[in-house]
Amino acid sequence: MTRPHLWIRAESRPTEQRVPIVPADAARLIADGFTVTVEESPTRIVPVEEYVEVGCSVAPFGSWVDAPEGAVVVGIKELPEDPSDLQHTHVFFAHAYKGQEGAEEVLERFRRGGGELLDVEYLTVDGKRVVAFGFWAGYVGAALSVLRHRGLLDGGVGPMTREDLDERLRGSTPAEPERALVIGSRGRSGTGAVEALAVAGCALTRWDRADTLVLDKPALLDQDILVNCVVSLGAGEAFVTAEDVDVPRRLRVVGDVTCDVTSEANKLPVNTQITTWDEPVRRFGGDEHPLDVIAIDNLPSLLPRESSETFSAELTPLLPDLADRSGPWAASLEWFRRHVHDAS
Ligand SMILES: NC(=O)c1ccc[n+]([C@@H]2O[C@H](COP(=O)([O-])OP(=O)(O)OC[C@H]3O[C@@H](n4cnc5c(N)ncnc54)[C@H](O)[C@@H]3O)[C@@H](O)[C@H]2O)c1
Repeated sequence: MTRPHLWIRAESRPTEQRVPIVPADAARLIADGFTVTVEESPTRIVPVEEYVEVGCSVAPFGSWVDAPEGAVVVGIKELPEDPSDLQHTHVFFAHAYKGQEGAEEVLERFRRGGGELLDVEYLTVDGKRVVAFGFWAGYVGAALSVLRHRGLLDGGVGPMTREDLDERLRGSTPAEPERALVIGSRGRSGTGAVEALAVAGCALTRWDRADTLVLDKPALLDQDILVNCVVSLGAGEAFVTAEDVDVPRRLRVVGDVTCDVTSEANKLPVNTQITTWDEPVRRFGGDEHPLDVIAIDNLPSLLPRESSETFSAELTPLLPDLADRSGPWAASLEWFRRHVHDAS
């Protein structure tokens, strides 16, 4: 059976420590007949030596541009701006099909070079995404919300380990547990949020779609912490609006994992901007009755090891189908064809 040459490229963002395939999974792929090359990277959470130990070849940073024909270049976030023409097959999150900023230029680079994009976001089975970072987004989003509520998050944040995070959560549980509500609790990020809040010892309420058809706003405002994990189509009442800031309420911290901040689907219209690693919290209302919102849109990068392991565990079993572009690869390829060829 044909096994493509997989080329794990270094990420170009200096803050990105994640990797799409971890050494344990690279070992399985090699045993299954794949050739795996890994680029050197100054930021990756996993040292290159761990890849060498399992039989991967090492290549210099950014050398995917000269990877052999037929090699499949695998990454997570955006490609660097050079080269202008893309000749290889690339697997990563390109964010190129919804008219995002820079999307047309990315597609044009593939058109010019004759390359192929197999966007991870569009790897689906029966219409459902099969590789995603949601769990750890929810986990770290909920954890930061708890730390903020406990007065333990004043400055910026950066990549951390789950062990350290859990230690901070477990070591700060108050005598009377905070009330925490997760909306979208059945989803990937909702599941992660529920787990983090359990580690933190919070008194937990879970709502999913059926529970918000008629929104119980007083119950929502009577929580200490709200973590929003929905995939929203915009229908139904918003969860927290600007008007709610002035209403007497127990709610103090909102963790917006969904981060639909500039979209019409935003269920938390009280806030319309993302927050950042440097300034994770935006405060609404006065200091007497504050409402703190955390809306970081790259949460999984804050837990790079766990995010990489989960991503790799989901991606690796799909790779045998890559050679003939079957299964979820066919679905992703169809998106590419529609946007690159049919549109040109
Ligand atoms: N901030 C980040 O870094 C980050 C990272 C990954 C994902 N996300 C975002 O998080 C969101 C959730 O992603 P996911 O992978 O968990 O999605 P998912 O599809 O696994 O789960 C979404 C859940 O929301 C529920 N839901 C939808 N509308 C609802 C409503 N009105 N009320 C209550 N529940 C509702 C669904 O039933 C489902 O259980 C997405 O918008 C995604 O883009 C953000």
